[in-house]
Amino acid sequence: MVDREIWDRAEPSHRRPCRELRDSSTQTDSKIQGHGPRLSQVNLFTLLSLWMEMFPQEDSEEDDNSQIRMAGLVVVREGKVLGLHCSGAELHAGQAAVIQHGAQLEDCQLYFSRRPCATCLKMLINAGVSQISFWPGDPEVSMLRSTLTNHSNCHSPPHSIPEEAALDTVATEKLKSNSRPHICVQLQPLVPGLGQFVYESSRDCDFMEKLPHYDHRLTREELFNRERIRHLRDFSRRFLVGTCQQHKDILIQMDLENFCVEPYFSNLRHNMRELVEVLAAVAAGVPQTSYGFYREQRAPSLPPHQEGASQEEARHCIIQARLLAYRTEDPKVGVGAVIWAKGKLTGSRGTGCLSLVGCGYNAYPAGSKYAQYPQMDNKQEDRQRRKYRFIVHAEQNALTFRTRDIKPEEATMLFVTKCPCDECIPLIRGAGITHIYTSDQDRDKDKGDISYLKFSSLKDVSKYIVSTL
Ligand SMILES: O=c1ccn([C@H]2C[C@H](O)[C@@H](COP(=O)(O)OP(=O)(O)OP(=O)(O)O)O2)c(=O)[nH]1
Repeated sequence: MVDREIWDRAEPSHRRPCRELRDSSTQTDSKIQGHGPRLSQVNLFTLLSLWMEMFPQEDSEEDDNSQIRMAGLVVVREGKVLGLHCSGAELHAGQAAVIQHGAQLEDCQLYFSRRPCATCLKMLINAGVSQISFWPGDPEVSMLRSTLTNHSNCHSPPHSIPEEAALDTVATEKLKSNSRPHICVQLQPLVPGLGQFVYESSRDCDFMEKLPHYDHRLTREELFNRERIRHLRDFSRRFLVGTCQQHKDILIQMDLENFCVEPYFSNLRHNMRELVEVLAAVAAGVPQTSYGFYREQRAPSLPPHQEGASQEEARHCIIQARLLAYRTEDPKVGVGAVIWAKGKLTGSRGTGCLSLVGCGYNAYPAGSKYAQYPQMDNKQEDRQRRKYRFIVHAEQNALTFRTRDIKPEEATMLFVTKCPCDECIPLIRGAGITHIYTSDQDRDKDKGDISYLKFSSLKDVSKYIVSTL
C-alpha cells in the first residue's frame, strides 16, 4: 500500500501541480533555484554513498551471479568529506578506504550504501572509526542473490539466506559487539518540500538549459521525466527491496527487527523511496544522451598523458557536485564543487586512477549562526546588506577542506555546477587545478558584487563546458 502510493507520486501523470518557480532574477535571464529547503547532512552523505556505488568503471556491469554486491562509501570527518570510494575489481569500498586513509580513519564517520561485509568491518573497527552507518537494503554479501551452490541446494526453502550471507551476518553481528564504533542505520525523512524542489530545480538547472534543441518531439520537461523515470526504475531495483516480506527477512537477519514493527517499517521504506526519488531527479538533470562536456581549451603546458575524465566520469562527478549544491546556505543560488585527481594507480579500486581531493558547497563561514550575516542579493540597494562578501564559494570550500595535496604531476579536475567567478579563478589557478568541468551560464557577466569575466581568459587550464553534440 505504502509502496504503491509512493511510486504513484513519482509518475508524472500523478504529480501534484508544480510550485511556481520564481523567475525574478534581475541579473540573468535564466531561471533561479528559489530559496529552497536544504538536504540534511546525513541525507547528503547517504545520497553520495548510493551514487558512489554507481561510479563508472571499465567493466561496469555488475555480475548478478556474484554473492558480493558493489558498495559506495563516504568517509566523513568533522562534517567534511574525506573520501569517496566504491568497490572495484578486487577491493571492496571499505578496503579501498583503509588502503587510502589508513590511520586517518580514526574518529571518522562512514556512510555505506550497503552493510559492509565482516572482512571490511574488522579492519574499519580496528582503524578506530567512530561510526559506521549503512543503507538498510540488501547487504554487501547479498541475501537476495543465490550462488550456484545455493541454487543446487534444492532443500533450501524459497526465502532462505545463502550460506555465505548467513556466515557473514553472524560474523558481522559479533563484530558489532565491539564497543568502539557506533554501527547503525541513519536515515532521515526529507524536509517538507525538498522532493518537489529537487524535481523543479533539476528540471530547470543550467545543464538542462543546454538541451532545448535536443529533440523537437519532446519538451524539456518530458525529456527530464523520461530520464528521471528510467533512473527511478534502475535505482529502485538496485537500492530498494522488492517486497515487504523480503525486506523484513533481511532486516531480521541484520538484527534490525525493531524496524519491522509498524509504523517504523512503512516509514523506513518511505524514507528510502524518497531518497531514491531525489537521486533519480538529480541524475536526470544531467541527461546522458547526445550531450557531454566538450573541451574548449586544452592547457598548453599539459603533458599529453594528463588527459581529463571520460564523459561518464565527468557526468558522475558533476552529479556529485549537484548533490552537494542542495546543502547550500545561499538564500537563492546553490553551487556544488568536487575536485578529483588522476594519478597513476589503476585497477583494483572502483575509482581506478581517480582519488578525491575535496568537496564543497557555498555557505557562510564555518561557525556562523543562523542569519548572522547579510542574505540579500544585488536587488538590495544598501550594499552592506548584500551576501557576497560573506558567502564562501563552493570551490573555496572544496580547496580549503581538501583531503590531500594537489600534485603537479597529476591532472587535478574541478567539477563545479556554476561557472567559476573572478574571486575563485586566481584560487583555482594558484592551487594547481588543471581541468575545469562546468556550465557556462553567467559566463562573461559582470553583476557588480560578483563577476564572471576572468574564466574566458583563464590560461593553462583545460576547460570543458557542457553542451549538446
Ligand atoms: O564561482 C562561484 C560563483 C558563485 N558562487 C556562489 C556564491 C554565491 O552564493 C552565489 C552567487 O551566485 P550568482 O552569481 O548567481 O548571484 P545572485 O545575485 O545570487 O544571482 P542572480 O544574479 O543570478 O540573480 O553563487 C560560487 O559558489 N562559486
